[in-house]
Amino acid sequence: MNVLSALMAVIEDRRANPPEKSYTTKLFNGGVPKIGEKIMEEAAEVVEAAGEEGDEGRQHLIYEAGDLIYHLFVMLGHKGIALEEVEAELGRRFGVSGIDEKASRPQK
Ligand SMILES: N=c1c2ncn([C@@H]3O[C@H](COP(=O)(O)OP(=O)(O)OP(=O)(O)O)[C@@H](O)[C@H]3O)c2ncn1[C@@H]1O[C@H](COP(=O)(O)O)[C@@H](O)[C@H]1O
Repeated sequence: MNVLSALMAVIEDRRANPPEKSYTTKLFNGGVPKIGEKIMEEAAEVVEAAGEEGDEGRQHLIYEAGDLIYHLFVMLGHKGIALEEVEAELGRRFGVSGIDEKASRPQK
């Protein structure tokens, strides 16, 4: 299991068995307005970090991207959407554009 799948599994477990002292539980309790507010906040921080130069800016962007992905996954978990459903949607787009064919074609 990769890290993204493992993170989603933890979030889904928090939804099924919510511990009191859990940040994810706090977000679930706030519903779409609270989770949405955090996504907007973290997205703005990603854009801000992307504008920063150098290695520090790069590390900051990676950190903020982690925060954004986590909060996006909490929204998916809250709505009962599995990561596989998003993967299927992205996979479908590869099929439509044919990008995957070119990317996976062996180089001669
Ligand atoms: N990946 C994350 C993760 N990324 C960010 N955060 C939390 O997101 C919050 C973002 O910081 P902010 O300052 O914006 O928010 P805040 O002031 O703490 O809280 P708000 O009142 O603004 O909501 C911090 O509290 C971080 O701890 C995360 N909290 C949890 N996870 C993962 O979720 C798992 C389960 O966490 P719990 O549900 O807390 O057990 C953890 O083991 C981690 O793997």
